[in-house]
Amino acid sequence: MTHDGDRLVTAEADGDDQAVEAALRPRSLDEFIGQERVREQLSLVLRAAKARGGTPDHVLLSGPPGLGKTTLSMIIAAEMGVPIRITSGPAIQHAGDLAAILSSLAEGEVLFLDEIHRMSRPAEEMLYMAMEDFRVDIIVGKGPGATAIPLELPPFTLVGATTRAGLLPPPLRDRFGFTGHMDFYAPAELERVLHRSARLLDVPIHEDGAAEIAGRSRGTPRIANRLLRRVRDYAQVRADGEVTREVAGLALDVYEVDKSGLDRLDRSVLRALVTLFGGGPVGLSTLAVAVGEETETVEEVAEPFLVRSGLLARTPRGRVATAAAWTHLGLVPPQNTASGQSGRTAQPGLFGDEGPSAGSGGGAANG
Ligand SMILES: Nc1ncnc2c1ncn2[C@@H]1O[C@H](COP(=O)(O)OP(=O)(O)OP(=O)(O)O)[C@@H](O)[C@H]1O
Repeated sequence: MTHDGDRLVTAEADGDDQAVEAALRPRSLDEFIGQERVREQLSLVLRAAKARGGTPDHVLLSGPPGLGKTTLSMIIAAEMGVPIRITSGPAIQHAGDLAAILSSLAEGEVLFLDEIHRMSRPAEEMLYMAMEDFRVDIIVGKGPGATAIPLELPPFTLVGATTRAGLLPPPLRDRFGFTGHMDFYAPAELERVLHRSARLLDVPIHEDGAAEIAGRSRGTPRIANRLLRRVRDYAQVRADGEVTREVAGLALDVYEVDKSGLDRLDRSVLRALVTLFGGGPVGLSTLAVAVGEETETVEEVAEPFLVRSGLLARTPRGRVATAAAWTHLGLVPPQNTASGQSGRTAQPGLFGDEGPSAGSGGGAANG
């Protein structure tokens, strides 16, 4: 079990997000910020389909959580003026579940299938035929007496979303006419997202306030919107309601989200790596014990962002802190520290000074 749900910087949606997210979703391609390439390509696909009076090709959207895949699928339906049905791979365990959904689609409807890589095998095979021929075979009976009754489907557009396009079996991947890869957002794009959200939530925000939040949002609009809501609370209770750089910084310090978007878990992993193991390499399970977390939590929750930020490297010999990690913690990196280099001998005074889950300060090093 990982403990991602209660983190402010998780890219996964939590219960609190869902209601607000519905209000903050852009409704058209023009309103959708960033992802220029995907937006342009998708706009061509949709306009061409409209001009032909047909349904657009099936669309695959790949990329990390919280970047706007669900939002884009809703936009596709809205731009085409058709309804949308939303489901997910894990919700479709039997081919019959999928048959029920497919057979009740209206003509032209968009079917959004989130986490499409987590569908069961039989459902996946049914989907191949549905995507290609707009037809499914309903199997009646069992064993040698079983018969397949073909069922015609109305044309529809499947929008599949996956965090990892590489996990999709090639026959499924090939049936999408268009694949859009979503990337993390640049800080300037997140600032635009924040200004838009602040306007919709009626929160007065300054340019530098938005920049401060954007810098801590890990390139992810969902996180930016969530941090904005926490900053708004702080601004109301401890300031005059306006989100300035100072207010945003103080608020996010309270929530322990630092300037680079690292939270307490991220920092405690880095700190253990650097102060207890001299920068590594150290095995994942040892590192997890040192921070008092499950191995999966360290591997799946903390590490991806640390790796992406260039603070931690996964090497065949174990986890290694990069020079940037030392600097991030206000410590001086040992001479030969780079990604994949061990700094084991450099800071002997640090070993054992600090409890595994201590929340702050490396203690022995300078700033
Ligand atoms: N380009 C964007 N412009 C403005 N807001 C955005 C953009 N992309 C995402 N958002 C906001 O971020 C939130 C999360 O987006 P969305 O639910 O579409 O992400 P997702 O990629 O589908 O995530 P998941 O894979 O976890 O379902 C939404 O509330 C939406 O308002």
